[in-house]
Amino acid sequence: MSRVSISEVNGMSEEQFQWVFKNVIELCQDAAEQVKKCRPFRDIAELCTAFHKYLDNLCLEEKLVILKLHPDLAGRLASQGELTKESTEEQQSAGLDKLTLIQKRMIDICNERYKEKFGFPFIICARENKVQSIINGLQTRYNNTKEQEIEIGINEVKKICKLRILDIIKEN
Ligand SMILES: NC(=O)N[C@H]1NC(=O)NC1=O
Repeated sequence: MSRVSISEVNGMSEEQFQWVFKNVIELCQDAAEQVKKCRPFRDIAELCTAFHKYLDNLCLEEKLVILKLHPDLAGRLASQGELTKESTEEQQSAGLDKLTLIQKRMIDICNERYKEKFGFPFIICARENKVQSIINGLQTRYNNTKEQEIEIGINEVKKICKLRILDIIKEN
């Protein structure tokens, strides 16, 4: 899809807007449904802020739902080629499609241990990381409290969301 300008975003029909932004938060179409009502946007920053505010305004239970919508990094869906297009590209950009057997095993074990403790998957903005920083994150963040990890996880979702929006919109 070629990139669109912010004025084109403002002029989209509701259906177009929902279709274009349906996955800027992984598998959460409700975000686009709510954010479309905040138009017009002056620039990309305002549009990003609207999606970020959507996340901030969710209650704790709803934040947990958002976190749980994310696929594991280098997990089963990735091996089966069943990730969303966005997630596939992000995981590739971090090098998660080229893991050594030892790295894969390490990530699998850490992902399972993390999910067992917190009840949702470990989330990190893959495009801002490489394999080693992801493994480090999996190990250090495991020591956090659930409250800390919900906050960090939602912040990572915001970073992922912003980069996905930048892929859609052209700067003037
Ligand atoms: N688990 C997890 O972090 N998943 C995500 N991270 C990212 O950059 N894209 C995703 O799908």
